[in-house]
Amino acid sequence: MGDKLKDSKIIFVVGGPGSGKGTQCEKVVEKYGFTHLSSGDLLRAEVSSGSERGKQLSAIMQRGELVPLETVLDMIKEAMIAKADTSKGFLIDGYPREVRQGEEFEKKIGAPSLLLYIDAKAETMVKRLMKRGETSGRTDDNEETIKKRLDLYYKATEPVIAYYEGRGIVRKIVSEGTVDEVFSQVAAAIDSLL
Ligand SMILES: Nc1nc2c(ncn2[C@@H]2O[C@H](COP(=O)(O)OP(=O)(O)OP(=O)(O)O)[C@@H](O)[C@H]2O)c(=O)[nH]1
Ligand SMILES: O=c1ccn([C@@H]2O[C@H](COP(=O)(O)OP(=O)(O)O)[C@@H](O)[C@H]2O)c(=O)[nH]1
Ligand SMILES: [Mg+2]
Repeated sequence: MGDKLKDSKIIFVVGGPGSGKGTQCEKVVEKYGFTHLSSGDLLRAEVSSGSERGKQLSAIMQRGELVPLETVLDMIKEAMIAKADTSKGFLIDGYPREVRQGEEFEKKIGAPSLLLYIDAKAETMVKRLMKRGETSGRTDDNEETIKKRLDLYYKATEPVIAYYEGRGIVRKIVSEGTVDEVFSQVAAAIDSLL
């Protein structure tokens, strides 16, 4: 079982809040049939379940802070194991958020073969999130929390990109145009891997 996970292709999808990670991952699923696991979505599912743990998570996420590393990693691993038999590969969206999360992931699960770095300007991300906030129902899509998520992204998550750049697996995606323009870059990066 553990070995099965080790043999599967793992792609980290890293970028700021609202950079378009979820949007691009959906398109990758459509074209390549990979399994999409969004750390944020897994956490939001736990919150919706109404569990005691979910209540604690909800408060942290509303503040735009990071939930404890082990919590997210356990959720991702559980979801990966459930799909390990049938999956052609895994898109791990919104993870790692900090270098230590990446290290722990590799210890417990396996090494990524590609990191898609979804890069958009801060101004673009804020604009998209404010727009998404009109309909998303996400309690963290508000001006104050968006600012905190952005700050934390630059402080904690950008170093993740430098860390994996040193290993030569980072492909930078310029996420400023239309969804299809961005996806053509994403597809080229994945094709180079297959
Ligand atoms: N113009 C344009 N809008 C986009 C693009 N990608 C995403 N958006 C919009 O930007 C918003 C945020 O996109 P998501 O895919 O939810 O972003 P994310 O990176 O998953 O964000 P988090 O879930 O907050 O981490 C959505 O409302 C999208 O419709 C793009 O390539 N071009
Ligand atoms: O590995 C993770 C992923 C998400 N989060 C929390 O979940 C929220 C939403 O994450 P998501 O990736 O959906 O959105 P983003 O903050 O990138 O816009 C974050 O602000 C964090 O509070 C976390 O703590 N650890
Ligand atoms: Mg997302």
